[in-house]
Amino acid sequence: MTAPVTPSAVSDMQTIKLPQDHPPVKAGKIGVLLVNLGTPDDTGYWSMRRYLREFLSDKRVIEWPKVVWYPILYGIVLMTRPKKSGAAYDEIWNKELDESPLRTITRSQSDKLAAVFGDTGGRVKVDWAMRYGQPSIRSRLQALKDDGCDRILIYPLYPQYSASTTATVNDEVCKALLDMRWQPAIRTVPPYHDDPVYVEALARSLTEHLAKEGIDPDVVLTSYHGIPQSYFRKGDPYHCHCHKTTRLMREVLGWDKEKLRVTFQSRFGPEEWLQPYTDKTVEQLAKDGVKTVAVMNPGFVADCLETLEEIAGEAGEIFEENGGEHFTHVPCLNDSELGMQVLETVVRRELSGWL
Ligand SMILES: C=CC1=C(C)c2cc3[nH]c(cc4nc(cc5[nH]c(cc1n2)c(C)c5CCC(=O)O)C(CCC(=O)O)=C4C)c(C)c3C=C
Ligand SMILES: [Fe+2]
Ligand SMILES: [Fe+2]
Repeated sequence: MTAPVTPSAVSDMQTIKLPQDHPPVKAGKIGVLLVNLGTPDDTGYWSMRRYLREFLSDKRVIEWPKVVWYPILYGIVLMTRPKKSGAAYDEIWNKELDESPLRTITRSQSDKLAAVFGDTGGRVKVDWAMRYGQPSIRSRLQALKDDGCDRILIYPLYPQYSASTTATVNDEVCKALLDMRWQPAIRTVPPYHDDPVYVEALARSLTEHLAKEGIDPDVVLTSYHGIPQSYFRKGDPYHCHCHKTTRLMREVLGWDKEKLRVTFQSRFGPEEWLQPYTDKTVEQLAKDGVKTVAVMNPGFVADCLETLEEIAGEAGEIFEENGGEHFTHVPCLNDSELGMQVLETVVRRELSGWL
């Protein structure tokens, strides 16, 4: 009787003696690919333009018909936005490593997660990619496959699902698979906006931050990246996912709807986006006499342009210019202990049956 083939027996395939004319065979490992939104290579005009062109040509991001959108994209947006965005990135750029914070943090999350799986004897490989810019999903997927990963878990780093974020990552993975002879088995991480480990990490990071700053804010805004209202009306569940995260946070904190509110930031283009808008809310709160406000960004797994420049920078200025006194931005979970606990819990659950 032959022994059953176990995954570890399969990973020994590399050491099995193959006939001389047999191509090399590498298999038996499990890959985990963390994917965040994207990053320009530097803040100069051409890098910014390349990045924005790739990003804003994605039909999951801008759903307008190409005949309408492309003349605007090439005739206006790519003429003006690279300079403006480059200046904004300059404010937050990681000068030491010469890269964006999103890139620095995502790489660190990947390195720390790899260390957690260090006891698998190299069976679990963790890597990271960007949906737009470098390193690309295609290149890291191929690298994992070349390393012997025949099962790969794709982790779009978005707790709340949106077609404009989660789905476009999955699309890109599927496009890369089209060109592979020996495709790995693929799993994708589902939205985890209501996962207790995530909600509790958010609540703890908020209370720890407030204690450290020594403030008890009148109002805390959970500010999520917006999407156009038309996407929501077509059935994108993002709005409900955001509201559920904040509702669950309120339950953990024992706070009411007045104290912990939902707002949406980062509008782009002429359409109506999900409301209430973060900047308008911050302005109104200050005008209404609210003196202390905290803003956190539960939808962002890592700090980036949208949290550091738009919220910590601009929203804080708006609050203070309109009479507010204390504004604080709560950092994203990033590669903190709490943040890593969330990533590890989600990955271990989604690897069940494989590991
Ligand atoms: C119609 C346009 C956009 C949609 C829809 C959209 C959805 C969306 N985006 C994120 C997360 C991030 N977006 C970031 C930057 C960014 N987003 C848009 C437009 C849309 N986003 C633009 C034009 C930009 C670039 C801003 C600029 O360069 O001026 C980032 C930051 C990346 C970084 O490196 O810092 C993130 C993260 C989510 C979660 C989301 C929908 C749910
Ligand atoms: Fe965005
Ligand atoms: Fe909803």
